[in-house]
Amino acid sequence: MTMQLAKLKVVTVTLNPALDLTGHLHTLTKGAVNQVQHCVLAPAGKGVNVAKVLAELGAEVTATGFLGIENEAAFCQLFERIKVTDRFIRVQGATRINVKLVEASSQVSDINFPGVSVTAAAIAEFETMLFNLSLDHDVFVIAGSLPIGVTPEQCAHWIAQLQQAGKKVFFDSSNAALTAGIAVQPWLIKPNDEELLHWAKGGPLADQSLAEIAEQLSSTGIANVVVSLGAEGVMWLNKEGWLQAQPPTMDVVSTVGAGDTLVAGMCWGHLNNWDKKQTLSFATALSALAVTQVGVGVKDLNEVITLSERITICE
Ligand SMILES: Nc1ncnc2c1ncn2[C@@H]1O[C@H](COP(=O)(O)OP(=O)(O)O)[C@@H](O)[C@H]1O
Ligand SMILES: O=P(O)(O)OC[C@H]1O[C@](O)(COP(=O)(O)O)[C@@H](O)[C@@H]1O
Repeated sequence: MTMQLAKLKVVTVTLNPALDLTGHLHTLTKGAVNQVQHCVLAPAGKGVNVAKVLAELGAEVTATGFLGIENEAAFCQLFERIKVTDRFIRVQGATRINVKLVEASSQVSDINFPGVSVTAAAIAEFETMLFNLSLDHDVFVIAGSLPIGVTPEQCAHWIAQLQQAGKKVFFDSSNAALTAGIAVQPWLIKPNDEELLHWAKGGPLADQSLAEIAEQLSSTGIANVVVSLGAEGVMWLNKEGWLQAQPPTMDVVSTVGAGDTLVAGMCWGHLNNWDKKQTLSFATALSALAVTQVGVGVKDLNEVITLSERITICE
């Protein structure tokens, strides 16, 4: 597998970043006092995680969104260390801390908090930033939930505007933001199985299989429907048809960030103009390795390439 050396530019948008506080404990007991054995606090959130992985792969990444001024230091240090251009709009307050409790069985409980409040003035500042970035970037990854003050319709409007300007938008969100985003047909969506079934619930596709729901979305104009299935791998539908990937059994440390790593891998394949099989095997391997660590990041590219050769791909 050849790696392209040219600088490949991408913008990641994290409207609601988070510091992830990951605690390891033997067993989590609801309603009881639980002792955490060891913990890590690290800057994260979906778009930030994608930015980190892409930057470590070699992309030229600009990150934007909203960041609370009270606890921005860890984010600033990360962006400086991984050479990501920081174009976050600063807002009053502290960026949320999301708690991830990992049990000895590898089961993870995610406690995701709402996030900062964003004012109309900050939103206007962000829109100007997004427009300026669109002047010299073609690929945008918009990922994660929305902070208080940003509506699903606003987020969908940004996707639509970028796409009308000829940009490729990778979109990974959930709940109302996912529903609004799907309606404007991003170039790529990456729900997990649960998010996709939740989206379909209550509507005309409620009784359909994942494949049927994805086929319906594809027929509405979403060029790439990528459904992640945890340990079962990935299914990807585009104009070339279906492709499925199955990773080998991994030693799971934490599954947090696996989805973001998959998005980053799909984006890296696109930036490098790889064919479908190469992109999917690389992205699947990258995300499978992500579960063997806490947080995201590419520890050893050779390991990713070796594992990508062990990914089972079928049509
Ligand atoms: N236990 C696992 N073993 C191997 N690969 C995994 C495992 N969990 C996740 N992955 C990889 O990470 C991808 C994203 O994980 P998934 O849990 O589906 O996403 P999300 O984090 O968005 O819920 C999967 O499609 C798969 O390639
Ligand atoms: O923006 P959301 O949907 O609240 O999710 C934020 C959380 O998702 C993560 O980005 C991890 O996402 P994935 O496990 O789906 O890759 C965490 O870092 C963060 O705490």
